[in-house]
Amino acid sequence: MGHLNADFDYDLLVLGAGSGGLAAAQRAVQMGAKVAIAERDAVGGTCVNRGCIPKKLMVYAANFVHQQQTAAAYGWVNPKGLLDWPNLRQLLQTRVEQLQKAQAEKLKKAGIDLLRADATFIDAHRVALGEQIVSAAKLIIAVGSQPILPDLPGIEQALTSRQMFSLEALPRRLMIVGGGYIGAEFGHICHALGSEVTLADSSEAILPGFDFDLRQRLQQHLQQQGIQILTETPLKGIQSERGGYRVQVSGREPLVADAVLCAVGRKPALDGLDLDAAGVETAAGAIAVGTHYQTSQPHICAVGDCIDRLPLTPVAKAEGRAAADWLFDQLPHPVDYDWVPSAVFTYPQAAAIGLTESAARQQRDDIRCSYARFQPLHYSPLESSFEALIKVVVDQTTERVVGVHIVAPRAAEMVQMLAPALRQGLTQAELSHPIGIHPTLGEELFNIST
Ligand SMILES: Cc1cc2nc3c(=O)[nH]c(=O)nc-3n(C[C@H](O)[C@H](O)[C@H](O)COP(=O)(O)OP(=O)(O)OC[C@H]3O[C@@H](n4cnc5c(N)ncnc54)[C@H](O)[C@@H]3O)c2cc1C
Ligand SMILES: NC(=O)c1ccc[n+]([C@@H]2O[C@H](COP(=O)([O-])OP(=O)(O)OC[C@H]3O[C@@H](n4cnc5c(N)ncnc54)[C@H](O)[C@@H]3O)[C@@H](O)[C@H]2O)c1
Repeated sequence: MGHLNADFDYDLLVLGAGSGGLAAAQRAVQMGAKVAIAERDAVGGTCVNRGCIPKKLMVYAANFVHQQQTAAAYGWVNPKGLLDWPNLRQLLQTRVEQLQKAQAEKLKKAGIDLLRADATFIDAHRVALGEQIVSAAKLIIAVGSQPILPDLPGIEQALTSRQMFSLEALPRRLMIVGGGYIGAEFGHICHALGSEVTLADSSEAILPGFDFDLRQRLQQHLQQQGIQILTETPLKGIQSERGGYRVQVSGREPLVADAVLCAVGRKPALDGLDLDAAGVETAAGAIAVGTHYQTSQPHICAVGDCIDRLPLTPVAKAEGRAAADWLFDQLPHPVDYDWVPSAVFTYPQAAAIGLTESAARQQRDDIRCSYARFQPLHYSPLESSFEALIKVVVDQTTERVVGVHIVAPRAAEMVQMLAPALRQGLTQAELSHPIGIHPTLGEELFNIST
């Protein structure tokens, strides 16, 4: 492997072997750099070990329950089975270990040194990794984020998403504080698998930041399924009592639960890094970066959750590659944040791309919204109604579609396939041109009229 700068141990030292760090290291190696990556925990970071992957496996497990419920309407007799929780937990662990191994092998094959230790800056080119001191010409900080635990009495008794993958047993009564991505997804998972779930959010509806129609539609679905949702209900404190907890929230009687999950957001994991020693500046608790992810030290970049722009795995990967391109080739590849699709893996899913109606109205006066509200064929045999929602936000001056918001099964797949066309300036008329596949959910996108 080439070595560009002999004054240092490495051309590039990456801090954190998560989504952003791994992508950055691989890209730098492709450009001939000698690269090491420091990791204090498991290779793969949050996504592989305690985020997207084990969470999605749990979502798959939970979704069987909804299929069983529908199966009865299709004539299946006794479709209901029992979940073996330890079996599911074992599946998560096995799959995660396989992925960790695969990632470590990939690093080895690429000639990237994996240094297993907690990293602390000594100065702008040197990092202490336990007993070892490693120097590098350039660095990329990709240390990710950690859950926010508000400063409230008894908060230390709350679980965070990290523990949700290895619970001894599913709690009978689960209280979730925070109805963002994590609260909504674990609410769906645990309710489907058998817990009584109460979800309290300080906002006026779950999923702040998403379009209001999407938020309301998904909230109604979750409530219909039996999840109790309390809005405008911030947490005040947690008290333990007789093997369970009394959860104090604003304006209501305390709630009783066997476990409390705190999911009120995440913050950059910067403790112990000693950024001051490297002269790397922060702003509002995150590492401050410029267009090319360069920090206040031009040879040090930062990417992913620790810069707190858009904390999603594909974004961290794209930022990691862009930072490596910039550091080694001065290639400007900043991420286009305007068209990043995102999804909440509940049942049904909620997914969105582009502007919400309210964000679009803040930018422009003439905004039009078109809607499709429909019962997917799959649910037609059910007695209870099931309404999916597609909302398209259009700039009337240009007729361009500026946002799409969907609550439906497989909404995530539908939304992300729109990204290339939306980036090219798709108009609403063009969206209704294609002939769809019948009968599918996706064809509804092409049937929306103005
Ligand atoms: C429960 C949950 C579910 C999620 N689901 C999704 C999803 O479905 N889709 C999606 O796109 N995103 C999802 N996310 C978000 C996604 O996981 C993150 O945005 C992504 O992992 C960020 O990547 P990163 O490289 O910035 O950080 P991370 O993946 O967190 O990696 C940072 C790494 O740095 C290491 N580290 C930290 N400090 C140090 C140090 N001082 N020395 C050495 N190593 C250090 C950490 O151990 C970690 O391995 C989810 C997150 C959570 C918590
Ligand atoms: N499917 C996915 O892509 C996915 C899944 C999980 C996590 N993530 C990423 O992880 C990040 C963190 O997720 P998260 O769910 O922790 O944060 P979030 O920002 O999505 O949601 C936090 C929620 O907590 C509420 N809240 C804040 N303080 C509160 C209080 N004191 N009492 C009650 N409610 C309170 C907020 O109103 C909000 O609804 C997300 O922003 C997302 O980028 C993505």
